[in-house]
Amino acid sequence: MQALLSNLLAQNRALTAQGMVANYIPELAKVDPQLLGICVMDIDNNEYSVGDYDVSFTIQSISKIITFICALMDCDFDKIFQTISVEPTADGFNSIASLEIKNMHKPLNPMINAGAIATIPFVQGATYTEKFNRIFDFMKTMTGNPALSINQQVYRSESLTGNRNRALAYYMKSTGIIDGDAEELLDVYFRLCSVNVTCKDLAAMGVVLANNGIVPKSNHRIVSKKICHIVKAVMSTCGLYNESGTFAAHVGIPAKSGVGGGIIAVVPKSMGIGVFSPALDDKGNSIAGMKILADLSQELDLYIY
Ligand SMILES: NC(=O)CC[C@H](N)C(=O)O
Repeated sequence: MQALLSNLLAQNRALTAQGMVANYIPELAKVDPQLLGICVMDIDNNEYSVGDYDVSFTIQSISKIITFICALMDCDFDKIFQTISVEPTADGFNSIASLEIKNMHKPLNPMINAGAIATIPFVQGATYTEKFNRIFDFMKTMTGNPALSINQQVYRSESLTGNRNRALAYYMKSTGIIDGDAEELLDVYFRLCSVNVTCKDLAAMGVVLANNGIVPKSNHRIVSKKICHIVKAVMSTCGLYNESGTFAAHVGIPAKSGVGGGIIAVVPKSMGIGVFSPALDDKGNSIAGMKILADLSQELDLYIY
């Protein structure tokens, strides 16, 4: 496995020159596009890491999985699904039009910006600070990494320039999808996107989902099987935004990307994978990351369909 991963990184390294790092968040524009890393953890506690697997990057939209899990743990499923659908989208991850034109103002799914912002209020906590702490603490539990921290530069950069996300939140306030203080809610969203993680952290989260909620290292259940099923299904259909269909066809495993360049992928009952390469395609997905996952899926016959 170690040799296979080394080969896949070498074969796909040239792809890091394609695409662009996310530059709509000024601080992300500074990230080195040549970084490339992967980590695989399986449910038998084997771990394989290659390349820049230990380099930190911001989790960005991959945090949407943790927010969704916390909401599903803390609130009736029905209540959540009355406000946020679980349908794929053909629009970009920060689309405003889809909120107005499609689906009666409901965000299409929790894996795009509008849906993630609307999911946060369902997480337990009397204040937004408490809701943030709940999600951040659970991120630490899922990764098994209590030292996770926020990248303050990226957080400030997102908070200063996140006008598209503000537009989404205020639009949803106007239609009653969210209520309360939109700025406080957005602040939770920006902070969650700015958490520093590595490929190892993503693989550790992924293997918990692969193992249907039981941490392989401790044998402790931290998420119900039912919630793991829902989350993996929504990752499969919505995890790469409006490129989820292509990814399902070519890679065939549940995954979630972020504009920091990370992708978490889950092979049910087998392994969690974290891959990182910051150069993105026009949909906001890591080009080399997707290709390495496609090759790995092909090599090991990982397709779930
Ligand atoms: N696709 C992403 O990773 C988007 C997250 C980013 N923080 C944003 O709100 O735009």
